[in-house]
Amino acid sequence: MAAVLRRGVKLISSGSSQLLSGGCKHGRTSTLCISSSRPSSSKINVELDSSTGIAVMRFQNPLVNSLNLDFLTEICISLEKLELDKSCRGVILTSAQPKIFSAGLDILEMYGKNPEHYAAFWKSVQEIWLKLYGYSKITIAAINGSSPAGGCLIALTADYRIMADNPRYTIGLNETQLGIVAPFWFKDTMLNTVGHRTAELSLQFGLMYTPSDALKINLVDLVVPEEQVLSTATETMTKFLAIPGHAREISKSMMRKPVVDRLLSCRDADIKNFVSFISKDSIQKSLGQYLSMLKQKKS
Ligand SMILES: CCCCC/C=C/C(=O)SCCNC(=O)CCNC(=O)[C@H](O)C(C)(C)COP(=O)(O)OP(=O)(O)OC[C@H]1O[C@@H](n2cnc3c(N)ncnc32)[C@H](O)[C@@H]1OP(=O)(O)O
Repeated sequence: MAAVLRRGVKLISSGSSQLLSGGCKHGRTSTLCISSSRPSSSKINVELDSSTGIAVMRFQNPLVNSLNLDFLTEICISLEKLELDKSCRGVILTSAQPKIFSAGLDILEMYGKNPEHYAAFWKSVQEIWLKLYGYSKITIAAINGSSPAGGCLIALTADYRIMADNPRYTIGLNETQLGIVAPFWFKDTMLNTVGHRTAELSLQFGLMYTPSDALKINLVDLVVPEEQVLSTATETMTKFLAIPGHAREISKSMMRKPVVDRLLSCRDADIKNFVSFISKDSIQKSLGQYLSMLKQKKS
């Protein structure tokens, strides 16, 4: 299979550490040709346009981009590569799955498993948050579908959020609806975005917001027609890129470092806390009921 991308665009596969480049001619157009030996199982697709420095990372973990351990690891590796790549200046996070940005943490990773598994899973959730919230480069979430809980968290880590104007899509930290509790760093990320009172109500009720309501509380920065989400994200990225990089980066770090440091200072305790909480019979029962409810919804 050969993938043909426009000039200057690199296709990066996280699966086997391949960074493919090199040009070839198709008629009069010069394009980048990739004879792909990429693993077809890759759960993300990254295109880096070296002429603009903008990378687009598309989540493609069927059906609903639920964040399981493998997927989280793959996202983390790709983000690390892009952070080290000098030709990359900013990353747009979006979904290749229809109607869903991300369904949040994969509930099956938190249900019916052993403590070692829960610990490894939670470490990877911490890892992605630390990577994204402390990311030196610009990140923009192009939210082209629903984004509950962990999906909302991923979007919240971005420097800017643009959501598709579709009232069927919702976003929010709905953990309490599942009978579980968003940890303090989820809470802090929400708090730093929407403010104390809104975060308090939002977390207690586990509220999910339509795009227009999310805009009202500043959970997202912009709502645009669905087909314009990616182009608007690219335009917005260009505005960010016009700011002197070091000044923007230090400002971002100044706002976020205290929150990042707070988790860094107690990672192991946070993992222990998660494992003990999620292993409780009552919590397992709540998750089991929620999973059954998701299945029943279909029939
Ligand atoms: C104690 C510490 C706290 C930890 C913090 C937790 C954070 C989290 O992220 S918890 C996860 C919260 N996520 C949700 O509540 C989302 C639940 N899902 C939905 O609301 C919907 O599925 C949807 C809006 C994301 C998509 O709706 P729809 O397009 O109608 O698709 P289906 O509901 O039919 O789902 C398809 C398929 O996927 C399964 N599924 C959905 N979400 C998850 C998930 N988060 N984890 C695992 N599996 C999920 C769903 O059960 C269906 O499965 P099948 O029936 O086997 O096809």
